[in-house]
Amino acid sequence: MHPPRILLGVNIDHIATLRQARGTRYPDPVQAALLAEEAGADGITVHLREDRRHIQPRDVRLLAEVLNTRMNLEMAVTEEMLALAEEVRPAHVCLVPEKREELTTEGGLDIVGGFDHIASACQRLAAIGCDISLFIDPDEAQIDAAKRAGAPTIELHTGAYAEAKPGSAEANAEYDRLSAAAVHAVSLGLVVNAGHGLHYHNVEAIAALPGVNELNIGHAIIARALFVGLKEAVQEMKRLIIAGQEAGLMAALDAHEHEHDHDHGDSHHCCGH
Ligand SMILES: CC(=O)[C@@H](O)[C@H](O)COP(=O)(O)O
Ligand SMILES: NCC(=O)COP(=O)(O)O
Repeated sequence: MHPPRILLGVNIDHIATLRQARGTRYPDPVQAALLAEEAGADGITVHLREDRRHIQPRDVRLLAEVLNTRMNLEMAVTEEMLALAEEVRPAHVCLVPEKREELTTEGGLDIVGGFDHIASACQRLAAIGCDISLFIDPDEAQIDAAKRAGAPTIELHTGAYAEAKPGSAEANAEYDRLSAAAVHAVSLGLVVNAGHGLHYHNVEAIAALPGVNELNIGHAIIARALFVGLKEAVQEMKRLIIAGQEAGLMAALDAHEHEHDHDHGDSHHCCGH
């Protein structure tokens, strides 16, 4: 049976970055969210940062009212943010680490180190009916801790892979880490999302990872939208995700058949020529 299509969550933070650059009312991320939904986005992701550099509380409140799909609110594990989530009740909350001085999110949440704090935040969010995910590095100990903390979903931080030189040993090692992490998380019954730094040239490989449920992508889509429009930018990304998922499924099938032939002593695939 074909697994469900990988979902695309469109992150609209950087529509708000442009608005905040001049303190204008435009471009409105809420308008962008509705356009992205029309283009086929399966959800809308926003990161309400403590320093309010892009998304504002007003955006979060309005999105909660007008979205036709669902909001994925990325937020730090702070009392202020938990109180806002309790007020707005987003469909999905992704807990992320946050530093004021960072250009963008630098690493995953340290669930092992901050276990009690994070587990209690998960309980508060579950109590208001939020679907919760934890944004983490592809690390087995962090995945195990996410499971123990009661989060049904993790989002694997793809930043290290995205930043490595394509085709380099480092990129290959990061890809293997992501792949092993996805397999491990699925074996624990966790839903596996992924994101950060994904763009039109690296997304297919990530969509080919085993068991991925959703990819959250922002910066590259908004950047591409400047040239081709938001609708086309979202649709192009969706097409690449589907192509990547199909390629991953074909590769898994080939590997399975190869293993099967090997088990039955039929080695014509590898030795017949
Ligand atoms: C948590 C994460 O990886 C990103 O979605 C995050 O939102 C990036 O933050 P900026 O959008 O501020 O770069
Ligand atoms: N969680 C990742 C996300 O929402 C988008 O990150 P990026 O594509 O803007 O790097």
